[in-house]
Amino acid sequence: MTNVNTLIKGANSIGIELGKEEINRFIIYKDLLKEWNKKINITSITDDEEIDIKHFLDSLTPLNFGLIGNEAKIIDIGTGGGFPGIPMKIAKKGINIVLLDSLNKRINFLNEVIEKLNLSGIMAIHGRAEDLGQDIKHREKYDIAISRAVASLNTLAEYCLPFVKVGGYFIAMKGSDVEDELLSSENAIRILGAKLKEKHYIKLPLSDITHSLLIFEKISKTSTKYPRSGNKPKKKPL
Ligand SMILES: C[S@@+](CC[C@H](N)C(=O)[O-])C[C@H]1O[C@@H](n2cnc3c(N)ncnc32)[C@H](O)[C@@H]1O
Repeated sequence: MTNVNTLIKGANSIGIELGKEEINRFIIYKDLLKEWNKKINITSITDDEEIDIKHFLDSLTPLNFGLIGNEAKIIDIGTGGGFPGIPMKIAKKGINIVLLDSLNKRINFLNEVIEKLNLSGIMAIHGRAEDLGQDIKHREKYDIAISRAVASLNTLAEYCLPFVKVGGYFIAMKGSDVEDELLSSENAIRILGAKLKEKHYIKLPLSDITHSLLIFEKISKTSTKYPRSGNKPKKKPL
């Protein structure tokens, strides 16, 4: 029998109640994650409780700040094994979410998860943020662009902010030590048309790990010069 106490208790402690359907989906997701992880590299975290805390509960923390409406349109940049996008979608069914990753094997995994969990209003796309951010179908079309563990903040801002509508948010899920990164990304955030709205430090439920959530509001359109192509956001951050 799968032990779901950590997940249920942890979610409760961040104000999220998971019902039977949601719990079942998390169980299937975890099984698929462990099975596929034997064939392709998805995550170094394989212990059940660690998956619950460091992947599932961590991914749910952005739901706790009243920023994500019931039908919000969200893009998860560099989603990897689906974090934070899939747990967010499981817990908040009405949101529409695009999962973007540049590694096709991970997209194949995500498509199987979407099918086996019988989720709708979610799509996995194979591509690079620098390319999709210039695509008219995606550019400035999202209420929220979110990302965890993908790049330093100045690079990440150039990956994410072109997707966000004016009035929407870019949410960066970061570690506890963010002050230097924040300072060195002030220029990028301003050039790309945003400003820091909120900074939250979050102690992950049932652990002593602290993470941060940086929330940037898009206040003006991003110049079509950005995102730059050819790996420039990473090699030469703004
Ligand atoms: C360390 S993993 C993090 C995955 C997931 N967000 C998590 O927190 O577990 C970084 C992911 O970002 C993807 N990635 C890196 N650069 C990217 C880019 N420019 N566009 C799209 N995906 C990218 C990689 O393929 C990888 O799956």
